[in-house]
Amino acid sequence: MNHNPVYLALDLPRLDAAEALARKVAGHIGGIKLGLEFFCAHGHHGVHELHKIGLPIFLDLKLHDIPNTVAGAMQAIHVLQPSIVTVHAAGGRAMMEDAKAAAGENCKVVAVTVLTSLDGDDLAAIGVSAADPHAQALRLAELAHSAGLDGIVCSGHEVGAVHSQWKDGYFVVPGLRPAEGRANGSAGNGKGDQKRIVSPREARDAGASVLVIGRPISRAEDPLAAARAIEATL
Ligand SMILES: O=C(O)c1cc(=O)[nH]c(=O)n1[C@@H]1O[C@H](COP(=O)(O)O)[C@@H](O)[C@H]1O
Repeated sequence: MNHNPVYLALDLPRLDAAEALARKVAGHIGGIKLGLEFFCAHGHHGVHELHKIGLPIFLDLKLHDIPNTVAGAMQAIHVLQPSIVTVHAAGGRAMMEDAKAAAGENCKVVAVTVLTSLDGDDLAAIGVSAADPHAQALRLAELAHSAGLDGIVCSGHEVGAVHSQWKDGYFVVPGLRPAEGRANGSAGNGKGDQKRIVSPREARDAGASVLVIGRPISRAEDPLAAARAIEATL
C-alpha cells in the first residue's frame, strides 16, 4: 500500500501530456486527481487510460445538483473505480446522503466546504452571512459528517479545527504551495487563483489525509524534482 498522501491534480488540456506527466512523477505521488477540465475533455476514456499507471484515481467532479441526479451520476462512475469522489456540501444533506448511498465499493465520498479560491468578501457576495471561511467550513463539515460522508475538502487553515471535531474523518486539502517554492518564486508556485494557501507540510501536520497538488508540480521547470522535493518535506 502506498502511503504517500500527495494526489497530483492533472489539470492539463491534453491527454498525452497528462499521462506523460503522471508517469514521470508516479514514484513520488500517492495518487492522481482528475478534475473537471480533464473529465470534460477526455471522459471515461481518459480515466481508463490514466488507470493504466496503477495509482488510485480521485475523481474530482464536485457534483452539486438535486439528490436524484447526483445519485445517478455516482452510479454512472462505478465502472471507473475511483478511490475518492467530490460533491459540494452546499448541495445539502439529502444530496450528500444519496450520493454516499449510490457510491461504489471502496469509494470515499468527500464534500467540498469552502473553495480555497474564496475569501470572506467572496462569501459575503454570495450571501453567506457569517462571511468567514473558517466558520463556514466548520459548519459544512458538521453537515457532511452528519450526512454520513467519509470526509471533506477544506483549506489547510481549517483542517486542524475540523480534525479535532471529527477524529476519524478523511480530509482532502488543496490550495498548497511549498514554502521553499514560494520563497524563491519558482514556476507554478505563485498563488494564482488560490486565496487560502498553506504548505504541504503544514497541511499534513494539521491532520490532512490527502494533499492535492497541481501547478507546483505540473508547471515546474522540472516536475520530477518538484515532486521529489515536496515528498522530502513530508
Ligand atoms: O476539490 C478540490 O480538489 C479543490 C477544492 C478547492 O477548494 N480548491 C482547489 O484548488 N481544488 C482543486 O485542487 C487543485 C489545486 O490545483 P493547484 O492550485 O494547481 O495546486 C485543482 O485541481 C482544484 O480543482
